Formats: sequence, structure tokens, C-alpha cells
Amino acid sequence: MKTVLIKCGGSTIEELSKDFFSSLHELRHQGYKIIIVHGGGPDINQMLKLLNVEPEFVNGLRKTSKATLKVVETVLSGQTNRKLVEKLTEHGLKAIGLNGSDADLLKGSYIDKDQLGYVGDVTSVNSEFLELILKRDLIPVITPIALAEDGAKLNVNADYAAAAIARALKVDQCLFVTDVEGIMINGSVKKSISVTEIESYINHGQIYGGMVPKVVSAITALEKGIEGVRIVAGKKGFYENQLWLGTKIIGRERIVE
Ligand SMILES: Nc1ncnc2c1ncn2[C@@H]1O[C@H](COP(=O)(O)OP(=O)(O)O)[C@@H](O)[C@H]1O
Ligand SMILES: CC(=O)N[C@@H](CCC(=O)OP(=O)(O)O)C(=O)O
Repeated sequence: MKTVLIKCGGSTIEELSKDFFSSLHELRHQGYKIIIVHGGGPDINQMLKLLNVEPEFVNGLRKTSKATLKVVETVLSGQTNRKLVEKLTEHGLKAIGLNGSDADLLKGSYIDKDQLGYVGDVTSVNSEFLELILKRDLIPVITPIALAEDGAKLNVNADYAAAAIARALKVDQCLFVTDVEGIMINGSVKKSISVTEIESYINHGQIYGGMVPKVVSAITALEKGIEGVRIVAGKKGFYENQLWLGTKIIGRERIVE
């Protein structure tokens, strides 16, 4: 079974194009099973604004109190997940929305409870359950909420959740769909970029903000042997005539002495 994990960033869900959905159909024709993990940072911020709560981030991760967690889950599960499942259905794709805390789908642990509150990383994935859904030819659309050992729910950055699921399922391809066409350096999109280059661009501030957790997640997926790890745009197609678009992340360059 060939599989592709697609992380849809909150920045792009509204602008997913017809060509994006055509790419999904083309992948299916090529025999790929599709798994989607979604974000929704902008939707959460909008709701917090309505509630007069100022969003707070530490290294790109949202500080999440018990009250904020309720908002995060309500928005991601009840609004963003629904929106994406509806769009897939409209474009003729059969999808099922899943909250990561259901059926032991995602188990997690606190990253730093004192500093971040209810924020976690994924420690295990119920791969068997996901494989069952894929065998039924459905596209699981996963909300990045994990269950901690103490029974609390944890807010997981969607890029991290995507990489953890990609690794657990040993997918063939892993795509981070966002609001830019790939990694841009000096105004143009890089067709490929090595881990060594990424580290240097982060140090020099040319990769920053929301792109940092994305490339960090992409690198962890790559290091687990997933060959095709890419950053692509949601407002365009990303797979046409069996060719991938966007930026491909490639391994560390060997330094020849
Ligand atoms: N080198 C870079 N190339 C492209 N985008 C970058 C780069 N460095 C930082 N970014 C920023 O990262 C953003 C994507 O991250 P983010 O907004 O968190 O997206 P998502 O919601 O898809 O996870 C881009 O819109 C851009 O502002
Ligand atoms: C811990 C943490 O930061 N969680 C993220 C989850 C959503 C997300 O990752 O959305 P994007 O992919 O749109 O950024 C948040 O609360 O915003």
C-alpha cells in the first residue's frame, strides 16, 4: 500500500484550489492512500480575539491554559476539521474527520507544562486503526489533539503531529501544504534544499517563524527514511503528470575532506 501524508496548514485551508484537489485525485489514480493532518492557527486566533484573549507563543508553540485548550479543541475539531472534510467531499473525495484523542489515535506527553501548559508532542500513534480506515478507501482527516497519560488532552503543533504520524505509518511521501510555494530564499523558490542548508538558513534568519517547525518536522520525517518530504502550496496543484512541485527536502550533504 503506497501512502502519502498531507499536512494542511491553517494558513491555506481557505485557499485550497481546484488544482490542489485534482492533485489528490491524481495521487489516488497512482494508487496512493491519503492521510491528512490539519492545522488551524488562524481560526484559533480569530476565536480567541472574539473572546478578548491575546494569543501567546513560545518558539512557535501556543501557550495553552485549560481554558485555551477548550477553545483550541472546539475550533480545530468543530470548525476547521469540518471545513476540510466538506471541501474534500465537494471535490468527490470520501473523507472522515477524526479527533486525535479518539481511539488512542494520538498519545502524547507534555513538552513543558510550567512554560506551555497543555501542549504536547506525540509519543504513540494507533497505526492499526488508521490502516483500517485506509483499507476502506477513506481519507482520515486528523485534528492534532493528543491524550496524555494523566487523561488530559494536549494541543499538538500540527507539523509535529504530521511528522509523528508519517514516521509511525512509514509513509512513502510526506507533504507540508502551506501558503507559499515552497521554501523561498532571496525571493525565489528552492526546488530542493539539504538539511545542512536549512540549518544555515535558520541561523541566518532566512527561514523563520512558522516555517521553522515545518522544516524541523520535515527533517525528522526524512531521518526516519521517508524519501519524499516536500513543502508545497495549497493554492496550486502539487502533483501533475506524476511530477511533484514545491521544495523537496534532501538529506545532509556529505562533506568531502
Ligand atoms: N524561507 C521561507 N520561505 C517561505 N516562507 C517562509 C520562509 N521563512 C518563513 N516563512 C513563513 O512561513 C509561513 C508559513 O508558515 P505558517 O504561516 O505557520 O503556515 P501553516 O499555517 O501552513 O503551518 C509563510 O507564509 C512565510 O511567512
Ligand atoms: C501547540 C500549538 O501551537 N498548536 C497549534 C495547533 C494548530 C496548528 O499547528 O496550526 P497551523 O498548522 O495552522 O500552524 C496552535 O494552537 O495553533
